[in-house]
Amino acid sequence: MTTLRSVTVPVGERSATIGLLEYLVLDEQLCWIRRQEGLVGFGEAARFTSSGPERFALAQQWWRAALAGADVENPLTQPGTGLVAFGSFAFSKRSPFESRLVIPEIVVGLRDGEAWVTYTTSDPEAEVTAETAVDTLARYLDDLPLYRQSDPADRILPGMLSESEWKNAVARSVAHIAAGDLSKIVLARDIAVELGSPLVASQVLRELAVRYRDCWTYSVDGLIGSTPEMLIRVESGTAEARVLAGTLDRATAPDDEPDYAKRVLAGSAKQQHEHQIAIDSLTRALEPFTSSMTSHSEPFVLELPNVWHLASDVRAELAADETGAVPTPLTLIEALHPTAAVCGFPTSVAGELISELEHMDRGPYAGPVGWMDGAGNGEWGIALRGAVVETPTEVRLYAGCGIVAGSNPAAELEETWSKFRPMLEALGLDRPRAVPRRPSEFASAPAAS
Ligand SMILES: C=C(O[C@H]1C=CC=C(C(=O)O)[C@@H]1O)C(=O)O
Repeated sequence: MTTLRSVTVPVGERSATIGLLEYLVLDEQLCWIRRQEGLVGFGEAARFTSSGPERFALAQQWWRAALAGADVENPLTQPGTGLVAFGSFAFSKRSPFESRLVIPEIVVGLRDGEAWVTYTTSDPEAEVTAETAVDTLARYLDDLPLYRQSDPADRILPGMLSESEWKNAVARSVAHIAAGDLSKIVLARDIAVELGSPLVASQVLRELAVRYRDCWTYSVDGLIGSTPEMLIRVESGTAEARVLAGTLDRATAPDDEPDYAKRVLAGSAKQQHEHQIAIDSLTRALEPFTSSMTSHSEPFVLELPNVWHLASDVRAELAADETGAVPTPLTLIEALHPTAAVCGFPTSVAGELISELEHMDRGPYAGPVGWMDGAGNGEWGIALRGAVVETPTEVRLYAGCGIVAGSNPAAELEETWSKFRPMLEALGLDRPRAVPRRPSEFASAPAAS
């Protein structure tokens, strides 16, 4: 690959209220934002794509080569400074979706109020100076952010399965579980949104970042969303994960019972069982890479604007090899993906059943999405509560539910609507009262990416 040259420049303090939001102005932007801090990327200095079972290993090789040949000037030590790649990986090794890493031309970073800009180029003639970094950023910010109003023609269409077909798939999953074939499967479905005027992705991202402050708002090549689930975060040799499984819709909660989530969610044996399978799968896969690991003995209730989840935070010290190196974020995501929060248990049985029952390609949905730097730091979430922008006026949304013994198809269907809600609201839409169900409309829905 061509040699990359980059320079990182500190640019002072930024208010915590607005943070990176003022940099979300373009549709093809890369972003990773939580509590208004994180990273925003513009343009492209280099790109890797791949599909199939080797996608993580090939990405690792490419990233190593990019770093080895790079000329990096970085006076800072914070994670996210120096050379940075954003990425998104297909859920399935059989997916035609191209997993990708993108090294942006410009990254704006913000952490603990301190901001920086990194400029990266593959052009051997380009000047790589603090001035070029600041001027290039200014050019990207030339246009005012667009604003889109809901259009009367905006509408929600069914996805690959109708609601009743999807409920049948849930019932068949429950039957497989009762027969002892597996203990959990995460079954997902899609819906399509057709817009009367072109989407303004930056507006959707700004709305998600403001409303879902405690989630990680992401954007990589048309994959946009705000995920509450951290697959793995690596910083200075320490790894952290946030495992979620077990959901309760807040829209149907009574106003007068403050402990409702605790009673109904944390007090449910079924939800605890579903959660336990997810946390066990994560810790089992992470353990070989660690020298010590801690997690809460009991899950806590995570409150989001749309739902409550049962959540467990895991923290581990990564074990160094004989050269003193700890595993890279890409090594870890390859080992951890897919966890039982998005696939099931046993993984291979659940994976087969997912391809048989869902009738769609998940593409990047439920795959790892995030970023990493040259120092071995990175944050990779699971691409949930999101959508794929298929054309400027067509967006496909995905949501899934953990199915265990005793799961009820109608309740699981309702749960998918609660998980579509963040993206639907950010798009200015509401759940339809009556979803069109004519077969001709299914046929006209665009295929999943
Ligand atoms: C698969 C999804 O959520 C997972 C993460 C949290 C809770 C889940 C659940 O309770 O079923 C799912 O395992 C999704 O949002 O599409």
